[in-house]
Amino acid sequence: MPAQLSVNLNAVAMLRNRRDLPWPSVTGLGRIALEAGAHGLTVHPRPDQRHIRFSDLPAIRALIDDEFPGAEFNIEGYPTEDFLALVEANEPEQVTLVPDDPAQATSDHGWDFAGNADLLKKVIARLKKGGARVSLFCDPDADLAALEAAKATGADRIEYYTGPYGGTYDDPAAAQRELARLEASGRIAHDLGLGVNAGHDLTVDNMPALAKALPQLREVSIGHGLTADALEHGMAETVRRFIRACGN
Ligand SMILES: CC(=O)[C@@H](O)[C@H](O)COP(=O)(O)O
Ligand SMILES: NCC(=O)COP(=O)(O)O
Repeated sequence: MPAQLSVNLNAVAMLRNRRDLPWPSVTGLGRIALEAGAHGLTVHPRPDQRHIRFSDLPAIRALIDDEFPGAEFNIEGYPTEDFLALVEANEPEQVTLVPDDPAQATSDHGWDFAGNADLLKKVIARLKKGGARVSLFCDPDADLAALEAAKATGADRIEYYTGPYGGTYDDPAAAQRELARLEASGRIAHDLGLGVNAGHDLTVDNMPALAKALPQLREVSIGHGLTADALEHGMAETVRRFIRACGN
């Protein structure tokens, strides 16, 4: 089955935050994305609320519940107590835990699963009690030992960090090397029973080769490249373009 598309609304929120005005509307663009066939919406609220604000989350939850039952809300972030409280208040279908430092400009690496085993096990048990599926941000070259440690935390899925692949847009040989390590790691993750998601710097152009290298891909969450594409094509057409690029 082709990967499902979750539209990350961080970049829309960042544009909105340039003014003390409610546009572009995060929920309005989320509605257009879901109407056009996106499977879900993703947010990565950061502690400084520089793009998604904590107050955006209930409106996104209500949009899905009231107008798109069956769509999924995916909330990403580092599991501080504040983040966990935000998640519990907004009941996402999926939580993606990311090992980000609050000062980080954007996510740039996956978890050290063994080194954070105690934290991850505790947090994942808590989130799963609340009914969420849990995915862990994962380096693209994670090996058997790393993925066994990920599995041992109780996580349902991993999300491959595809930033290094996205960075090879002008270097086809480097892109092939990145795809080869994702392919090798993805096969191991799948054999261990971990669901496979991916995200970071994915585009209409680089998505088809990723989908081929990771046939087990369940979901991609895409924000920056998708929002850039939407400036040119409009959100609805962009969502259709990305859905096709996922192999649909
Ligand atoms: C986990 C991940 O790769 C994305 O959520 C990315 O971190 C988006 O965050 P920013 O929009 O802050 O770059
Ligand atoms: N989980 C990755 C994500 O949501 C989107 O990241 P990006 O497309 O904004 O790089």
